[in-house]
Amino acid sequence: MAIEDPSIIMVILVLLSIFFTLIYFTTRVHCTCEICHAYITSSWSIQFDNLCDWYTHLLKNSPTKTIHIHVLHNTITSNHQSVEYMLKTQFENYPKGKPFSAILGDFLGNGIFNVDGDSWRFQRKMACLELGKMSMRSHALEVVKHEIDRRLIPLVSSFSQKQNGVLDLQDVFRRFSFDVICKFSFGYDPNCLDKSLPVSELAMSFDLASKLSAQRAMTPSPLVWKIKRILNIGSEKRLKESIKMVNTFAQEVIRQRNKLGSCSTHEDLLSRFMASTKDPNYLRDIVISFLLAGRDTVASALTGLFWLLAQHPVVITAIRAEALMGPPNGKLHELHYLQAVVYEGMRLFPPIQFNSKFCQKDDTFPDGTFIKKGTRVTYHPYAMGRMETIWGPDCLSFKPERWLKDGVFYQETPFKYPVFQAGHRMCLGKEMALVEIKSVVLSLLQRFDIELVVPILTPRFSPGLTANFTGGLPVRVSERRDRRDKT
Ligand code: HEM
Repeated sequence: MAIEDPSIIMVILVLLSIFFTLIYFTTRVHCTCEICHAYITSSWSIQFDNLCDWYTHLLKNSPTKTIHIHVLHNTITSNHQSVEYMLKTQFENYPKGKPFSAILGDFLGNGIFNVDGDSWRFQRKMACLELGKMSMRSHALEVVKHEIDRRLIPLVSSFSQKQNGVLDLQDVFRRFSFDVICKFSFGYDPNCLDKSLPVSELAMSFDLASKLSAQRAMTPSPLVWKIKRILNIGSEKRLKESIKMVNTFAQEVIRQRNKLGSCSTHEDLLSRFMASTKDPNYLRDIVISFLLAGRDTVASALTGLFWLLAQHPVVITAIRAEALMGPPNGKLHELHYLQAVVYEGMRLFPPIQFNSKFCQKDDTFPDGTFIKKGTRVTYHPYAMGRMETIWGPDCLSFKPERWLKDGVFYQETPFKYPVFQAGHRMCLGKEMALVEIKSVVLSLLQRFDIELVVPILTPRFSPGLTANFTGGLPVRVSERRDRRDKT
């Protein structure tokens, strides 16, 4: 039901704003400590470009590498022992919790990303089983290869031929990863990376639904968005509409597949899950969770990495040299330097900069921090990638060599590098993501020289579930001379 009369809406809004102002001032702004004051007044922004940079500064200076922001009821840690404690040792005490699932519930339903307990365990088991299959891996590889050869390379090439052609690489990577994850999850091709750079209604609705869901977390109290949802006004009205669009699309794909029945020879995730259930809601939820998990993360990793590569031509030369001397195409896992570059890129620019859980019972972290029941507890991969205590005095430098021992890739414990999370709920798409990222990096660097249009000294991030460069990553591309000579 929607309230249409503008005067009634106005009265309700005025009453609500008085109510929430009272709640805000009585429950939150009572802390006058230096950190809370800086947070409330945003005075941190005088010295730091991004909130995550300020948190990094605070965490670096904390003897325990854990801090508590009183006004947010949020304990934030960059202590790897505490990260291991919450993600593995005491996993059951730190679920995603009701506040998180309420925020994303309308969009993600009961998909794997948004549930705890038995429902999560069941979906995880099923997804692990399917994703572990050889046929699924080769299907993923095929989808990625097709998207690179048929769309990414032709698109970038067409820009290299334009005089002063400026390409926003972040936008290109978002289109690329949306096509890939849709084909992989649904078997549907939105063709976002076509040379005409089309506007996809599905991609737009999906983006809007993720953005508006994330914005719920920023309201002073969950009551604000919950009441707006009941009244069906403002951002909640738009959220409802965008979710409806995504749902209509998902339901149509599921309906079509059901019609095909057992004759279907599709390799995508949806078809795999349909073998075990026909429940359209369950199928919709799990597939939407995968879309969210696998879309922006990959694009974000690529954007951060290409920004770093633009400042480190020596690393580009080394990637090209390894590919030239290394095994023939298709054996990505044997390119150890490339793997090190990708890990190093995400150390400095993790796509998910922080991730929160909610404490169930009073507890104490290994670093001595007391965690009260109901506290939001956040581990912070962005800050962790910048900790001298973990990576040494050169922690701010982009040095892929730190991941190599005698030329062979060596992986740090995931609790020091929780970019894909760690412990029992570690990312299920890690291998697929690595294949995607490495394939794109190699294909682009082998064919093109890429330079930033304007030097970005320190990236600024836009608010959202994943890290996004504000203003994108505008570049100029040119086809490499030695490649042109060969063709
Ligand atoms: C660079 C790319 C990626 C990064 C950095 C990344 C990172 C993460 C992180 C931090 C989580 C934990 C989120 C949470 O519990 O709140 C996660 C979970 C997950 N990821 Fe990824 N991810 C990436 C790509 C992918 C891709 C391509 C897929 C799908 C093919 C995927 C599927 C999933 C799923 C299904 C989960 C939920 C696991 C669970 O709750 O048990 N991810 N990922």
